[in-house]
Amino acid sequence: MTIKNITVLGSGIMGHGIAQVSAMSGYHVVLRDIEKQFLDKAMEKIKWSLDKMVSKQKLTEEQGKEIFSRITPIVDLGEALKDCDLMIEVVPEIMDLKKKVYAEVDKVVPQKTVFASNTSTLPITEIANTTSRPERFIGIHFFNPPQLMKLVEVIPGQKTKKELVDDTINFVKSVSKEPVVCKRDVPGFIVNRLFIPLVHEAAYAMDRTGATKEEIDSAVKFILHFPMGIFELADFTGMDVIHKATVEMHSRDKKVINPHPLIEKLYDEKKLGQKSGEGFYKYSGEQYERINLSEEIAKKFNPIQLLGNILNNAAWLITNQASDPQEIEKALLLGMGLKKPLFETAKQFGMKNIVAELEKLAKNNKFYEPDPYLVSLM
Ligand SMILES: CC(=O)CC(=O)SCCNC(=O)CCNC(=O)[C@H](O)C(C)(C)COP(=O)(O)OP(=O)(O)OC[C@H]1O[C@@H](n2cnc3c(N)ncnc32)[C@H](O)[C@@H]1OP(=O)(O)O
Ligand SMILES: NC(=O)C1=CN([C@@H]2O[C@H](COP(=O)(O)OP(=O)(O)OC[C@H]3O[C@@H](n4cnc5c(N)ncnc54)[C@H](OP(=O)(O)O)[C@@H]3O)[C@@H](O)[C@H]2O)C=CC1
Repeated sequence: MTIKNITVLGSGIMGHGIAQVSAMSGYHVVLRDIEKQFLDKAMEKIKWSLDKMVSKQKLTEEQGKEIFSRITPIVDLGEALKDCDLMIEVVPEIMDLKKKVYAEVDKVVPQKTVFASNTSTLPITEIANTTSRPERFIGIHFFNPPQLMKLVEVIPGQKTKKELVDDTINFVKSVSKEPVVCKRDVPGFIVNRLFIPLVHEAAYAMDRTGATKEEIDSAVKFILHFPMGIFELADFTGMDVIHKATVEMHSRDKKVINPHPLIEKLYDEKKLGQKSGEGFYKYSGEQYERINLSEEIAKKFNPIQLLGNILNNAAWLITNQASDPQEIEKALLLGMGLKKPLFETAKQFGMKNIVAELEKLAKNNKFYEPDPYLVSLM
């Protein structure tokens, strides 16, 4: 695959960032959305991000302008795809919508175009099979914010050609990211299999312990060494993405936790997080905003059960996705920016203590039963 021209379909949280990252590596990018107002907003966000990089001397002003000029916003689908080598689809996480978009694309897309989806959790094979080219279809999963996160998961579908997997790895490297190839197309791939359930686990932990969201978030940040609290990260991701991804994953695999009612409520009330001004927390604007968390209040919540749940899901991945532990570690460090390897944190807590906590939870709910792989590490 020779890539010069990339079309990004969808200009929201992820689409604008993927367009920017591609343009920063010299590709010509068309950014497509269904209305001009969304494209205007996306181009504003790209400008904000490039200005930030200029102010930090990661780019010169001239480079910033040049990158911006390589991105062309277009609403008309045929026009947007006219000379496209690689199409990256970044529309909302709704299977029917994605299929509808691919059906429209198939009517106007050139024969040479390769299809890639940035889906968080949906099966690549199922989407690919609805298109004209399942053998030239692949998952390319960036992390939020794509401008800063180093990881990209590469997910081949059942019919994806081997050469396309190699070409995709090269493409990911060409945009200065680190690829991890998911061996099986399981719900949530690698990182989301750990991250999405954790948001619900944290909400269930509030119910069980009476801890506040600030206490849990501070513990996640200062004791488990995540760069953001877990509720803060859910707000940053968007409650629509969290909710839809969980429902999709849970419907395909009952080992994924039941969605927590609070997350369903926030979603129903359109409290989607940072992008709508309120989620778990309130925000003053749409631009990047952080929550004040403190080492002091972190001491009020012991995150051992949360840690146990991430490890239990990691163990599931090792068995069912055929991931090896180093790959999972790499995915967490580069995809979620962990400041310290999770398995090192686990050693400090002690695997025996962690398994004992899961067994305690499992007395009331079999869902928490420790995975045999985890037990074997004791
Ligand atoms: C749902 C899915 O399918 C998959 C997913 O995406 S799962 C979620 C994956 N992502 C994560 O887990 C994100 C976790 N968070 C992080 O890694 C880090 O908090 C972060 C990289 C976002 C920020 O880094 P940080 O060390 O915490 O520092 P912070 O001070 O907040 O930000 C660093 C700077 O980057 C800037 N920045 C933020 N977003 C930016 C962007 N898009 N472009 C350019 N600069 C940006 C900030 O404004 C800040 O600048 P100042 O220093 O001038 O204030
Ligand atoms: N948010 C995150 O942290 C991450 C999300 N993802 C995945 O990326 C995808 C997009 O998520 P995200 O960026 O958060 O979502 P957003 O809602 O922020 O963006 C989606 C954009 O696509 C637009 N859109 C809807 N239909 C079409 C269409 N037919 N053609 C082109 N654009 C369309 C939407 O417009 P409108 O607003 O009108 O609907 C919106 O602007 C999802 O699959 C998600 O799971 C992956 C990694 C991280």
